[in-house]
Amino acid sequence: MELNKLLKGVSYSVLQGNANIEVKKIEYDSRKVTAGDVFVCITGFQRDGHTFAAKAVKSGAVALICEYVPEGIDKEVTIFQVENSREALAFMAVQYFNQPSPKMHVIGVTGTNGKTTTTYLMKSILDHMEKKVGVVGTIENRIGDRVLHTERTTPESKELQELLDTMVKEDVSHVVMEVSSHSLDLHRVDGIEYEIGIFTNLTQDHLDYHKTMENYKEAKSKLFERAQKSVINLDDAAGSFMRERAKGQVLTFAVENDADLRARNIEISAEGTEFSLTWEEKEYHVHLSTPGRFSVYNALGAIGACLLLGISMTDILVGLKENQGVAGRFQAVRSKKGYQGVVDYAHTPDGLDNILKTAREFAKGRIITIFGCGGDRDKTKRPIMGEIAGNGSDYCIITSDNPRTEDPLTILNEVEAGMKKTQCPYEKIADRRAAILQGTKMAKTGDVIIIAGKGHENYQIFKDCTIHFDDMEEIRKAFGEDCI
Ligand SMILES: CC(=O)N[C@H]1[C@@H](OP(=O)(O)OP(=O)(O)OC[C@H]2O[C@@H](n3ccc(=O)[nH]c3=O)[C@H](O)[C@@H]2O)O[C@H](CO)[C@@H](O)[C@@H]1O[C@H](C)C(=O)N[C@@H](C)C(=O)N[C@H](CCC(=O)O)C(=O)O
Ligand SMILES: Nc1ncnc2c1ncn2[C@@H]1O[C@H](COP(=O)(O)OP(=O)(O)OP(=O)(O)O)[C@@H](O)[C@H]1O
Ligand SMILES: N[C@H](CCC[C@H](N)C(=O)O)C(=O)O
Ligand SMILES: [Mg+2]
Repeated sequence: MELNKLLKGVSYSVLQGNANIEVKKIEYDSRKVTAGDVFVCITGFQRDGHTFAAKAVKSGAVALICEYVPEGIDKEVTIFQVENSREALAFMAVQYFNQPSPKMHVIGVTGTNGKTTTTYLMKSILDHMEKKVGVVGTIENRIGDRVLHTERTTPESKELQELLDTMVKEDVSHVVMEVSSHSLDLHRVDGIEYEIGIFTNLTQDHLDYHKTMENYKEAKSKLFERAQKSVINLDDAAGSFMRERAKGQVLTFAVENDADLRARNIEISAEGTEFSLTWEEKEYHVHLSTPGRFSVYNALGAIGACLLLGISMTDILVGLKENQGVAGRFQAVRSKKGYQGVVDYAHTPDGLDNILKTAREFAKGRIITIFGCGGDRDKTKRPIMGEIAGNGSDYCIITSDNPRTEDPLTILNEVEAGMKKTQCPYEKIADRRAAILQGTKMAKTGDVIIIAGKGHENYQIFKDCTIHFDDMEEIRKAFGEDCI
């Protein structure tokens, strides 16, 4: 493809070489460059891509996209200067992969918690409508029934556009996609035409990256500035802000406040959640297989988006009923001894608070919480989560999540600082397997053992290795022959 065609819509200046040059493919990692490629130099957080430009040229790059001129580049190599390379990369990828997003109905979901769950609720509804669905998110990417591994909630723009292009080629009609705040801030989703954007909520997370809640909110709001239509949670403190930013039609949902979709008569049990809803003067009854007040919000977001897609409320409710829950989101395992384990991905203060309150609504005995916090992530949430766990539990075991490059014991101590502010008895066991065994050993009839933070993850990341580790497997093993 011709380089200047790839750069359609991007402001640039040609510093040297031929602007009409043909390029084979786009790369932003010098290690992947082969003959005839254009190399995009990204100023990263760890490294500066411009310092790899000469290496990329050696590997065959014929053109460079840069924010400044890298040193030691041959006169024959074409160099384009742009203001922001990540932004340029996104728009180049849109062109290279033939502008896939407008060829499908793309629904983006953003918010601190509930993105994955909302996308799977939507998938269930769209499956019921016999649509071919594409999913982009934390657990996996999906093209219909085909599951593709993913490392990130929202991939880098080039991989994302390539994935959307494959979806078009494989006749996907609807894409439900998690849009992380990182991806909005780092231009990964630039150039994607969202038919609908859904806002779930905004609570503390990722302050290591965004630094302030204000920045975090700004990043999230970009989705609604771009989406043709928006579905917004008005019970969240940031809901009105997102509504103001929304450019097109807005459909609101709430439990506490007046909204287009308002849930009433909520009933929560260990088996699920029921509520009623009025739409176009008719009363509907909604059944969800996941317990919790937060599940009502996720369902309302999914219902709102499906209504905007033109699906009838009756079909939506049948589709929702078919959803059997989402891997690692409030997944229950029962023991013949009368207690149960719940594996949940709560890894934020609000997420943890919600599941503990939900468990309290149906627990007949104690709540024993086993959890930790990830390394190399927002450190300020550690004591907050410690305090929340202590206030919402009868016993806690502070353990390791993914320590990454950090010392596991240091993380445990930071969580403990918050726990100490509460009356809750607790212990610290760094080994997550031993912590789950200990929680099981002390459980009695009626108790609920909450294992939070890792949900669907089947690995644990340490400084020098990543091991296989799956909370569901571990709790089943710990229950042994008594596992139902
Ligand atoms: C904070 C963040 O998002 N960082 C992303 C960022 O990394 P970076 O800026 O540090 O990259 P870098 O290592 O400095 O490299 C700069 C450039 O040099 C290039 N390079 C590097 C080495 C080399 O030999 N040659 C070369 O060309 C790199 O390819 C890159 O283009 O750009 C990289 C390339 O796209 C991403 O892989 C990386 O994601 C990291 C791995 C990450 O962990 N991100 C997480 C925090 C994230 O994005 N999470 C969100 C939200 C999760 C949620 O709440 O659900 C997500 O969407 O997953
Ligand atoms: N609407 C909600 N409000 C608050 N907490 C929620 C909500 N939905 C889910 N949770 C909690 O957050 C956890 C993560 O849910 P989910 O995976 O759907 O969120 P996410 O936004 O995709 O997270 P991530 O940022 O990691 O991708 C759940 O396991 C549950 O504990
Ligand atoms: N998307 C979130 C997931 C956190 C999950 C938790 N298990 C951890 O590793 O901290 C993040 O990358 O911050
Ligand atoms: Mg997710």
